[in-house]
Amino acid sequence: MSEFCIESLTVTRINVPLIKPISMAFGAVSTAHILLVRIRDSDGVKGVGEATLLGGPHWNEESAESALAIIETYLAPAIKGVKFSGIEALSNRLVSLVRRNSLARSAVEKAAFDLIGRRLGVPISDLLGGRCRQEIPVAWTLSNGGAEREISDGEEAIEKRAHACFKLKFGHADPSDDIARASKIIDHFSGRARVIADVNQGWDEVTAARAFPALQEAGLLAIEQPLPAENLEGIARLRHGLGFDVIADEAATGPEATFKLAAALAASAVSLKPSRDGGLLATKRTAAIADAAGMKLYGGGMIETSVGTAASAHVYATVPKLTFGCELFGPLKLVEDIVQDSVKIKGGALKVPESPGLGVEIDEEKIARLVTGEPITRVYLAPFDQSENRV
Ligand SMILES: O=C(O)C[C@H]1C=CC(=O)O1
Ligand SMILES: [Mn+2]
Repeated sequence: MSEFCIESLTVTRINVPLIKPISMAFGAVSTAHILLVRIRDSDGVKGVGEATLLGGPHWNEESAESALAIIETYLAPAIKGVKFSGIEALSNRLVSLVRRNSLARSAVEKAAFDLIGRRLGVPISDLLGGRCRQEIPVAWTLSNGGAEREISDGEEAIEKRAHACFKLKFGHADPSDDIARASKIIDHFSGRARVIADVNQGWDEVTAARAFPALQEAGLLAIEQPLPAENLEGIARLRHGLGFDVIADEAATGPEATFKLAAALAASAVSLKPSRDGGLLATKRTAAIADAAGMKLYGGGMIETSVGTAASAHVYATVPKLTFGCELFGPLKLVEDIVQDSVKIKGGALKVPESPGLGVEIDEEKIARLVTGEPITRVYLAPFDQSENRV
């Protein structure tokens, strides 16, 4: 590649409402808080990357405000005007400048991948080793209160797009209600769609120990992050003899954390997530470590627009074994996408874009409409009563 440098980096904050709020253990998420990173090089080639945050620092320690500050204050000045020598070097430079803050780093790294893909005229998946698949099966999250409504949402999703896996969000209701709801939904879709439940760290070990036999009996496929991310020993104890998979999400913060999870036997599967891992290269390494440890893989999502969704799809397409498919349904949950043609999901699968870079083109008019200029930490957490004893 001829010599060039990144000449400009801008961050745009966008709030996009969800069509229906998604209740998670920490509250109801009704808005995607998006940071769009746009870079341009000295030859005028552009790249775009996305970090989407589900509100404030509830899902993990990052918020839209913190990620914005990290990008503008620490990442942008360090890469602007510096001779570009490759994405590994850039990604490594971001890690050396900023510990953790993975969403912020990942948005910049995704933009660099998009730009290099466009310079070379190849899709990002080619830069990550090439594809093992052109399409990825996509799950659909059901979480709007009560089995009946979720069953009808699930039926609609099957009819429209033939999903064969549903994800239920647990932890915002009483555990016995979550179990009863899951049992009804698993029964209803039996033979047509499997069910994964995501607790988002919402249970303690005793709650999980009580719930697991009933969930196994009900036929659950897998449970995601039932305990707080730090409690590796708890999961290792619970997994002994368990008849369904335990997927690590918030605990699998990249290759090193995944190595620890494997060594502690604290998961049988890992949800991949470039935003949580710090970028596509970190996700690729995370996948390799999990796979080498005999763990299954799931392509996680953060309800991103087609920009972040395409970035994840490219790296997931290059992972040899992706047992549980992915949950890259983000654009379908948002009232509006920010690209000209959204990523395509049909026949139960997402088609990995084929054009150079991310393979999606942002739509400036849509973006201009969505930039509200409003402060970010306001609207997204529905009241959530934590006073009850839930065991
Ligand atoms: O996996 C998560 O914790 C993130 C979240 C985004 C969509 C969804 O269903 O869950
Ligand atoms: Mn999760």
